[in-house]
Amino acid sequence: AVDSRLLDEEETLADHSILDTLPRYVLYDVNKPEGFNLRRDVFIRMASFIHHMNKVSDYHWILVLPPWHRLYHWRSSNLVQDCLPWSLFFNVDSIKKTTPVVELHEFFQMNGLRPLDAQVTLQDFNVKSFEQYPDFSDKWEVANCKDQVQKQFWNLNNLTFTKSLCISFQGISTLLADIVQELQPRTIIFDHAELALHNYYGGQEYWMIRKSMQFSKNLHEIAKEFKKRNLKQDYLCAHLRRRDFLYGHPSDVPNINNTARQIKEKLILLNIKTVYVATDTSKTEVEELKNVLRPYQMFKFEADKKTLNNFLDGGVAIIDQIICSQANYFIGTSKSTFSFRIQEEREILGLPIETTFNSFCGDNTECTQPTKWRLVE
Ligand SMILES: C[C@@H]1O[C@H](OP(=O)(O)OP(=O)(O)OC[C@H]2O[C@@H](n3cnc4c(=O)[nH]c(N)nc43)[C@H](O)[C@@H]2O)[C@@H](O)[C@H](O)[C@@H]1O
Repeated sequence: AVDSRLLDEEETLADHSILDTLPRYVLYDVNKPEGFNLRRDVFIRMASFIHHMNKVSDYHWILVLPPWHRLYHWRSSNLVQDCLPWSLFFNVDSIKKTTPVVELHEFFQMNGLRPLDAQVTLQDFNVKSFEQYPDFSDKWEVANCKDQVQKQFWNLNNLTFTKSLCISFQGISTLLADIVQELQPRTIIFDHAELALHNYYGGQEYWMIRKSMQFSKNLHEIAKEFKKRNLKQDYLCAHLRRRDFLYGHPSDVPNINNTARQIKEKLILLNIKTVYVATDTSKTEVEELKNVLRPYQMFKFEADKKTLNNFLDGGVAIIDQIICSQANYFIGTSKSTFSFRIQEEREILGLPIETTFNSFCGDNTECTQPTKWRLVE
């Protein structure tokens, strides 16, 4: 009630005693090429920062969920995948139980079209020479902008800023509190938030926030229906990350025959007859894999037109993740954050670790298995 009264009566905004009772907002964005699952990790770091702000500051701080916008890996060119709210993919009520967050449209309702008080573009420190001993201490300083500063977030021309600066930054996300302390903004946006690191990766707070990031009920329902129809028995899930990984991480991606060989080896060992495949690869390779896996049965989720139109490429990827997180056994792709998030989900479900932390071995390379990031209560 106080919020809307203030928004209606512009002149009362000058009354600082009332302003001080209003919440303050942090917005953020991430380096453009980063994919969906690294962005989920950046959310945890920013949420942790908001928790910290609410401990150390006199104000109530709220994190604005950055809309999902034209991600590089969303390849369906016939779909408009701009400025999507988190509620399309996540159960935002569950997130709100742990962290004070609002969607961007809710922020606009509260803030109106006032310019944000500050835009801060984070950037790396310049490393002066390769011989210099690397300095890993937490630090930040206002600096000249190294790269072009983002003028228009999420293609919105109604998001403007009173002040804009670049800050060289090295450290954990709670260090952002020092910048806020210095600038004293009521609303602030951090660009390149991925440069702020975890406070304590894999710690208690990490898992508390991670657990709150439940997928939306609609997507769970679709995954459940698919399983009911097709996966009536035990199944192994294989996540095959291919496309850009074929040249980005060639030594981690086995060819199709080798992939099938590794899957079959496990199926025999576990006495399982069914494989579910989650992958970003072409239809041709999926068919090829299906053929070489015979006589084992292979399933893959294919979205019908309605599901794709409603939940888009991001929703289909999540359905794959849900089905894999519930499999009897999981093999992921080394270094893929898509696979990491599935492993976390399986930890949250309490599945045995030996069924979770497995990844494919590349062709002709030494192969190590993934680190076991165990859930901490
Ligand atoms: C090295 C880094 O790797 C990062 O990828 P990585 O961690 O696998 O994981 P993500 O960051 O999520 O990006 C991969 C994207 O590709 C699609 N994708 C990958 N695997 C599947 C799958 O099994 N099913 C479906 N439906 N979609 C899949 C999906 O849109 C997913 O978000 C890249 O995002 C970064 O740009 C960078 O290249």
